[in-house]
Amino acid sequence: MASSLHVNGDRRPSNTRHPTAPPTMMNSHFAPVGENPSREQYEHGIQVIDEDKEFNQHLSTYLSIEKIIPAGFNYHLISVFGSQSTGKSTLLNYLFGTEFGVMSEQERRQTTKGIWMSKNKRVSAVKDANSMADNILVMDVEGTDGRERGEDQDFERKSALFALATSEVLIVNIWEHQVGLYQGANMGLLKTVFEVNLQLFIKDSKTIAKTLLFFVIRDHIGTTPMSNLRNTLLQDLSRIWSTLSKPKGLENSRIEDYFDFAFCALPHKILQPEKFEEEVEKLSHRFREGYNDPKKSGLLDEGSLPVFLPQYHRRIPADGFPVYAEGIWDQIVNNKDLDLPTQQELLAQFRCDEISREVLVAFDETITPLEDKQAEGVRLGQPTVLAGLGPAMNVARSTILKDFETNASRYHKGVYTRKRAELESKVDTRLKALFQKQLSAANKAGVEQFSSAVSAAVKSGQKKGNNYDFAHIVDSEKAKALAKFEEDAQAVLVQGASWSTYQADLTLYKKDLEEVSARLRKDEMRRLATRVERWVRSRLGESVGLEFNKLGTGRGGSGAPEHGDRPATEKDLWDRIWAVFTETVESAEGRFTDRARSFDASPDEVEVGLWRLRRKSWGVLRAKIDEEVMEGNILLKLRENFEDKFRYDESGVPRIWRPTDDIEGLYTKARESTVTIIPLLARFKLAATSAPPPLDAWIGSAPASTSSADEEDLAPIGGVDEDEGKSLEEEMTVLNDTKMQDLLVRFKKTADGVYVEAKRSAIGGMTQVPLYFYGLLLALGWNEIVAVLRNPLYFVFLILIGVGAYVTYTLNLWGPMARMTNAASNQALEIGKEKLREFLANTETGRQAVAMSGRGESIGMERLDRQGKKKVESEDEDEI
Ligand SMILES: Nc1nc2c(ncn2[C@@H]2O[C@H](COP(=O)(O)OP(=O)(O)OP(=O)(O)O)[C@@H](O)[C@H]2O)c(=O)[nH]1
Repeated sequence: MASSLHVNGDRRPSNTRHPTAPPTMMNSHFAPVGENPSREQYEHGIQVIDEDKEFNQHLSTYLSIEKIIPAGFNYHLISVFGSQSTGKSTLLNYLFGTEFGVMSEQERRQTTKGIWMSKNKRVSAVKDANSMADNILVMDVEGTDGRERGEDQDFERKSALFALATSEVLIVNIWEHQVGLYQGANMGLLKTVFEVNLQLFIKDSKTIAKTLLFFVIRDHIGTTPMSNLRNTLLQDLSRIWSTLSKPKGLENSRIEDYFDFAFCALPHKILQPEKFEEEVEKLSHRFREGYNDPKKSGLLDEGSLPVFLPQYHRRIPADGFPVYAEGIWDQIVNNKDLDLPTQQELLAQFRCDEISREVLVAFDETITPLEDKQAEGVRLGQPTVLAGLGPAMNVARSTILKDFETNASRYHKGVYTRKRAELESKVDTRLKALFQKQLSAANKAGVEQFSSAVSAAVKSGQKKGNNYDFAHIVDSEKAKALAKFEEDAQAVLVQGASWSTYQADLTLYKKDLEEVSARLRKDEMRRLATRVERWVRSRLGESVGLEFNKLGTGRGGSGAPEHGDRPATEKDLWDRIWAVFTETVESAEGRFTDRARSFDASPDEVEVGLWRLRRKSWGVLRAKIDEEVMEGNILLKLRENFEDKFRYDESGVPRIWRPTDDIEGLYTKARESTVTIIPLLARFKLAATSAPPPLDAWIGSAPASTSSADEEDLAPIGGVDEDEGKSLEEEMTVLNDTKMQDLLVRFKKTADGVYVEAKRSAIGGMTQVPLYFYGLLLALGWNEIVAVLRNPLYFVFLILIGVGAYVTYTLNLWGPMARMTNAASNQALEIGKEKLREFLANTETGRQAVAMSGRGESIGMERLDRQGKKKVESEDEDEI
């Protein structure tokens, strides 16, 4: 194995910049890393710091390739120190299977330049919890006392500081014969190490870790026992420690406070190669496995003690190591005071930010599409309730925080806590926006759903004959809406987020539902009002119509009987209409109030509803009155009224006019009586007061809670809205003067017609055949009657005609016979005409005659047509 690690100087590749080149061949520059850096490129490890003190930016690439980055704290770092060409690289190659460049035996010149790093390549034999093999990093530090650097100890000091700040174990490689010497035993270097360590402690005496100084004594011949060597070294170390000028506060500190010591001796590699390999193998095992079984341990020192104790660990997470190392080196190389806690804090900030960005990528992948969807919904004015939002938010939040914690919690606690809070707040701001938008979408959707569900239920109730309980519908739909909202809200609750509560939103939702309920209730009130108005209209239509119809009987006038049920008088027509109106509306009010209360309408709403009902009802009444007093209608009523008075006597028996009757007197009386109705009809007033009814007072003033929308569809009423409406006087005027005059004239004409008819019928009675005329007819025709009766032939003929007529009558054949006769006569007439045409066609005069007869025929036809039309018209009139 040893021979394979030795690189023959002659066979070494020439000077190259490739990172895999052996250190001897490397110049001060770093080798570029290819597009896809591979393990092979780093077979000799990586030159972390070159001889020109430049830090290698590819350290993190190397650690990634070696899979150290995700190891967290589960890695170890060992550095080796010692004089130049004392077999340090050889030792590391044996111990860890690394391939650091080794000087050939023939040359004695520096091979390791700067600081190299490589991962342990020897696989642990025992894979158990104590196995350290996988993640051991070793640093091969440029040898001290090299002739190449001469008196310049700057690099030596800087590399010592760097190794001390990063490594848990410092292997001090010395030859046995160097023990006891000052320079050869690296006592100068150790003094440097102690000094820089003290420097670090001044800054932070609490958190700085202890370091294990592992002395490996090479070429141990065995004449001097190991214990002597150890004691000598310890004495030397104590002496160096005592000579150090310690900073204030640390004057009494002991070397053991900062360092642990381990010692190990290896036989001569050239003289005792087998023994050397045997011992070095044991030492390797001790490093790789963390400890050695004391029984099996054949090492020359207390080889069973573990090498990597937790207190040695620098507590730099592996993923932050490259940044930390670079920061440390930057400080060292620029001769700044190395303040490890500050460096750790800076590292923590840097890494925490980086980790935040990394974990946010996965978070964004889940959350951004959801945010986009929501934004799209809002943009289109249709915010949508996103399905699966709650679980997505919960998973995204817990994942990001967990990932952050896993990676970042290893860093400086204070920084980590602060950065975690920052990340949490960043994440929560976005989640909260999602949460809020989801709730407001749920609110909107819920309110719409509630509104349409109530409307649908009301509609279906209306279809079933208005058989529904509005309050019940609203209550049950509201309960459903609230349950749905709570369910939606519960589904988006984010575990562990203090802002994730929906009580305020629920309250807002309840308020919104209340508002919608109030609006729906208002609509329902309107519908109720419309229904009640319709009811009022139909009731008023009937009862007011009846009252007006009573006018037509006319027996309430001058000819009214004094006994029995006194018929409605014309004088108190308006009183009765007012009474019927108020009664109807009051009963409608009762219905309205009962129903409105049933769906929780407030007293104010009921009051407004009733006020609207009264106003609208008046409009209905007014329209009905206008309809009744329309020209045709009222004229008919007046005519009926007049005819009633004129054609019937006081007992209600129809009059049969005789020429002797005082038709004129009765006509005048009846007409005058009816004419007095016209001014009565012209104005709505009560008989008792002769004044219009107290409409204003009855309607009452608008309640305080009346909105402009409530008044929108109301026709202005006189006295109530003076600006727009008619005055009360105008409102009560049913017929204006012109109309009255016109009606009077028309009525008189109608009455005149009735009078003329009556007069004609009285005269018509005189045109009847008097009885004596029949006596005269018998006396004058006596002889002919006797002649017929005496002559048997005539008598038999008479009997036959009588029998024939009887049979025809009993068989109901008179009609067909009449039609037959008619048809036969028509036929005969046609034939006659034809014959006449034929006859006349033969002569000139005849043709003229034909032409004339044709005209005559068409004239006759026209006449016939006219008669036919007249007949149809008269039939239509009968139907109406
Ligand atoms: N006598 C003796 N020689 C050794 C031993 N180990 C290595 N060597 C030889 O010492 C020489 C230097 O070995 P390196 O391993 O290159 O020494 P180094 O300390 O790494 O040298 P630099 O890196 O230049 O400081 C080589 O020729 C080795 O063969 C040993 O245990 N005993």
